[in-house]
This record gives sequence, structure tokens and C-alpha cells, in this order.
Amino acid sequence: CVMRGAASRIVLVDLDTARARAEAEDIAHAVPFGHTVQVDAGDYDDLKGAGIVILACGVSQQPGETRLELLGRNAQVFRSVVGEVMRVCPDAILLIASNPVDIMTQITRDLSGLPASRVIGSGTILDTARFRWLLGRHLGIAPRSVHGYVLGEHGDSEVLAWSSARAGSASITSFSQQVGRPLTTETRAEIDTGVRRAAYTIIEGKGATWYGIGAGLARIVAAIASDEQAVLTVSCVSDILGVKTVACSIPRIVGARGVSMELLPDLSPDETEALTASAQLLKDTVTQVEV
Ligand SMILES: NC(=O)C1=CN([C@@H]2O[C@H](COP(=O)(O)OP(=O)(O)OC[C@H]3O[C@@H](n4cnc5c(N)ncnc54)[C@H](O)[C@@H]3O)[C@@H](O)[C@H]2O)C=CC1
Ligand SMILES: CC(=O)C(=O)O
Repeated sequence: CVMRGAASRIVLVDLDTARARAEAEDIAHAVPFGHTVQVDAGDYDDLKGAGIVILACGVSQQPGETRLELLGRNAQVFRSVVGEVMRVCPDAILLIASNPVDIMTQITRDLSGLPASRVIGSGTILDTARFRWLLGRHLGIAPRSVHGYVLGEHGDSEVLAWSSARAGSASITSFSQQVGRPLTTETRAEIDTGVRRAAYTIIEGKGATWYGIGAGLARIVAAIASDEQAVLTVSCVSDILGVKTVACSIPRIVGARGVSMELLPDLSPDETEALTASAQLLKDTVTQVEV
């Protein structure tokens, strides 16, 4: 957020106050190289007046652990944190990053009582970035020129929407043939694994993922702060392909009021089936959690 000037003030609140102070100071040292943002550590009362509150607290995956395995512990953390946040800033938009992010988004919606449009999970914004990066690298073009989405759960059941992916204005299949870099079954499988298993690989190597999610959250904050009406794959409670009241990702329009609309991309029958299964998995999991 500091590097893209997405906020005027950032307050870090953490149970570990020494860590919050240290992180705030470290981030503040980037301000002269980025944008003029006031960065401090604080407590809940210092969040008064915040337009957006990012919830990234709780536990993270250990090597080999799935995101869904974090649910019990992070649901417990959110029961106390969401109440405190609502006490001091009931009008903020809540942006959820903690995993399993779709379920934490749905739990936060229930705990806060806010309209679904104002409780946004980072969802598959990061998986979509990974997909665009890998496709761009294969095709030899900038990831920004690749338009393709990852849908459903931010997790093992996510769906890479190959059939609607485009490079510039061409389908990726046509583009890949035109540039002589075909997307063979093997290449598609490698890209699928690169997206779906990215977090596992990075956590194996360095314990956590930081930069991709940081950039993705800052992208969402910027869209809200500037009322951009950007199309982003974020998570939000809605009905997906017949699965009622479930948080998972499809492309949604994001601006100052949060999520204003959602769009289902054109999908193949296999992708439709996989997205329905992903939404159903999340729905089945969330119904086991007591809020
Ligand atoms: N949605 C996504 O794409 C991503 C999600 N994550 C998730 O974000 C979460 C945080 O990840 P990391 O920052 O790597 O973990 P971390 O362990 O470094 O930080 C979590 C922080 O939460 C704090 N905390 C714990 N309980 C708290 C409470 N009751 N009140 C206030 N603070 C509390 C801890 O003191 C700690 O500083 C994890 O659930 C992780 O899985 C991480 C990367 C990407
Ligand atoms: C940790 C996580 O959810 C990710 O990097 O995708």
C-alpha cells in the first residue's frame, strides 16, 4: 500500500505489539522511496475512521498443511477480532486475507452483520496473478496483457478458467499458435500445478508467502480507495451456480462501496462442473463451523 500510494494512513494492530511496532517501523522506512503514507502500530481504538480494515491475523500453514486445516484456529481468532473491529469502525469495508480465506470471509460476514458487498476476501486474486504470470512467461508477453481468471476456492479445489483466457484480444490457444509456443496438455498441466501448488512450494522454501498477497491486497485497496470499478477475482458471499450463500471467487466489480456486481465468465462444461464442486465443498465446510 505504501509503494503504490493506496492509503494515506496505515495502522498495524497485532496481539504481538512488539512485532506490530517493528513491522510498522520497517515499512515506514520504505515511505521515502514510495508514497507519503503515515504508518504506525496501534490498538483497536486507533482504527477509528478507517475506510478499510484488512484482517490478516491468526495462524498460517506449516509445510504440507492445507488451508482448510487452519479453520478451527482462525475462526476462534476472528470471533474476538471482528467484534473489536466493528466496535471501532462499523462503517469500514472489511478485507479478509487469513486462511482458509473464503470461509473466513463468510464467517466475518456473519459475525459483523455487514452487507456481503462490504466483506471482501482476497480470494483467488493471488491465484489469478500466478496464472497470468505463468501464462505470460510461457507466451513471452507481459502478464498484464494476459486476461484469465482462477475461480472458486482459494485452495486445492480452485478452477483455472482456461476456456475464457485471452492474450491481448486473442484466445490463448490462438495466440499460442500464432507465436509458436503451443499450450500442450503437458504445458497446461505444468501451469495448473504451478498455480495450485504455489503456496505449498513457497512455504516449503521460506515458511510463508508475502509479496504476492501484499501486492494483491494493495490492488484491492486501491480499487476501493479510488472507486475504480475494477474487475477482480475476489471472494464474497453470494449464490454460485445453484450453491446458495457461499463465499468463493468469481470476477467481481470493486469500488468505493465494495463489491457492486459479479460476472460469470464463459466456461466449458468441465469448468462449470469444477466450479460448482468447489463452491459446494466450501459450503459443506462452512456449515460445520459454529459462528
Ligand atoms: N489469502 C491469501 O492469499 C494468503 C493468506 N495468508 C494467510 O494470512 C494469515 C497470516 O499469515 P502470515 O502473516 O504469514 O502469518 P504470521 O503468523 O506471520 O502472522 C499472523 C499474525 O497474527 C497475529 N495474531 C494472532 N492472533 C491474533 C489475535 N487474536 N489478534 C490480533 N493478532 C493476532 C499474530 O500475532 C501474528 O503476528 C494466515 O492465515 C495465512 O494463511 C497468507 C498469504 C496469502
Ligand atoms: C498462503 C496462501 O494462501 C498463498 O500464498 O496462496
